[in-house]
Amino acid sequence: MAGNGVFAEIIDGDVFKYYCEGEWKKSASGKSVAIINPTTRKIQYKVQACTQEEVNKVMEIAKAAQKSWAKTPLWKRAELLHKAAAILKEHKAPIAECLVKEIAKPAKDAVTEVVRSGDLISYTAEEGVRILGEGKFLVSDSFPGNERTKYCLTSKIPLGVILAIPPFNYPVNLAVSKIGPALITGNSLVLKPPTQGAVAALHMVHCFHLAGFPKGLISCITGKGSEIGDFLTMHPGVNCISFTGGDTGVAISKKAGMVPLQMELGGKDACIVLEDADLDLAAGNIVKGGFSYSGQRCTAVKVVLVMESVADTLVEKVKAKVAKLTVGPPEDNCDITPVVSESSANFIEGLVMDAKQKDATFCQPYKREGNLIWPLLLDNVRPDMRIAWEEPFGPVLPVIRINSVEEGIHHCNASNFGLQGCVFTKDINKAILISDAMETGTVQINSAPARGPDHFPFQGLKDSGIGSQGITNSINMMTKVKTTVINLPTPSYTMGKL
Ligand SMILES: NC(=O)C1=CN([C@@H]2O[C@H](COP(=O)(O)OP(=O)(O)OC[C@H]3O[C@@H](n4cnc5c(N)ncnc54)[C@H](OP(=O)(O)O)[C@@H]3O)[C@@H](O)[C@H]2O)C=CC1
Ligand SMILES: O=C(O)[C@H](O)COP(=O)(O)O
Repeated sequence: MAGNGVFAEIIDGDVFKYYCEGEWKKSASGKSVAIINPTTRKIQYKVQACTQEEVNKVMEIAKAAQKSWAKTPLWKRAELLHKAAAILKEHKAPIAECLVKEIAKPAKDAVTEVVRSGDLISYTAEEGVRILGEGKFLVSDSFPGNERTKYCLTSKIPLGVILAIPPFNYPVNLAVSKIGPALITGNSLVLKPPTQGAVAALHMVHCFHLAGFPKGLISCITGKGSEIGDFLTMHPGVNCISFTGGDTGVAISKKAGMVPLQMELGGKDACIVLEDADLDLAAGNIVKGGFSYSGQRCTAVKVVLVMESVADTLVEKVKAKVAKLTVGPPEDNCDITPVVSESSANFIEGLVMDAKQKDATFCQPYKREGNLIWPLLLDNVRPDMRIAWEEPFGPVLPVIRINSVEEGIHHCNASNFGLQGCVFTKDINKAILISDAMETGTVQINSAPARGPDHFPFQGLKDSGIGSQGITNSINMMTKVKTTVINLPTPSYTMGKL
């Protein structure tokens, strides 16, 4: 159970504590933030509403802790990360339970998220040792006008304090995808978890605590993003921001100071289906891609663009698979579970009503109970409907019928988003041409969009983000190149074998 056993010290009464200076603390605010269970719509947990003074303190401590952490041998940093990964996996059950209660993630997927997170941390430790164990050596005589009098040594150095802000849909995995790279590279880390998902994140942080990381190196500040977010992101103590979420990221990018930003934001991932596609394969991927975790994935298939000649067949196949999706509570491992909040359900409903008014074809009747929305496929969607462009982040999938590949690419590229996309065809040459034409960070050929495996580069174009994630890219992003140049009084050339 949450807050029990080894996790008993992270809770005080019915309010979970925040983490600072290697200790679990109550906020001086005396206030808490309630976390509503999306299924019961009742208060499930409470977390501390941290104050600005507490943010200041955490930043000050993080700065000091980073200095000695950067002097800790790389192999020791890696060893601690491996330890944290093992502890996290050992305690997957209580952490997964929090994910079920806080964000209505189906029980099995919740366990998968924790295990995947442990694997991500271990891989990061190994990758970090390799990447940071190497530097470059340059000599000056390759540039015109220079003799071989300068030896340049380059290495990767930490940035300082990394601020990590993950979203509700992967509060553990998208937190460790920032924490792991930050720590292996010698940075300290301040985490602001999403409010829905904060308790799972606090349990995860306790696993790092149990692993024995130095005091102050990792901190976790809780509170509503709308209240403490600006203070955190604009704090002068922050040296890098790694954010995953929605439009909030665009606002942060405008406000943040001169620090490196890693932004993974929303998407409207298109699935283009050509006449020669394996329609069973496409239908399976459309349902998995569009409806897993009730469509609350940035990489969910969010619009299907299918050639008119195969549209009827494809829609029938997708409909048949949608009919088999189970709908209900996350505890029962249902495919479709309540969406994260009432406001999210209302937003999704708004998109559905707009499509209804404009005569989209409803392949199933629209049904909603509380935050639970039954899976809905909307056929014959046209570009004048909101659902053609907006991200529902829910179990509603629009189908737009197209008459040419160009029409599909045009729709995809007219979006303000550019996260991922996918194309189904048996013609690899066509697939490559389409992939090159799509303005997205990734294109999947004959499979649904996905972030994983976690070491693959993951990035969005346009409003979908800045920079690139994935283990290797995050490690590189959280470092800066440092060079030392040795100047010789006279040119020196190696002769090889004399
Ligand atoms: N490209 C990608 O990798 C991913 C993108 N997303 C996108 O995220 C969205 C859904 O996630 P959601 O959690 O609702 O996204 P939000 O942008 O609402 O929130 C993300 C995080 O930002 C925090 N936050 C809110 N306001 C501020 C602020 N002013 N300053 C700093 N932090 C703030 C939130 O805290 P709090 O919860 O307390 O408000 C949360 O931790 C979708 O658009 C989805 O596409 C989601 C996952 C992955
Ligand atoms: O937030 C998201 O949706 C994730 O970054 C996507 O991850 P996944 O493709 O592995 O589900």
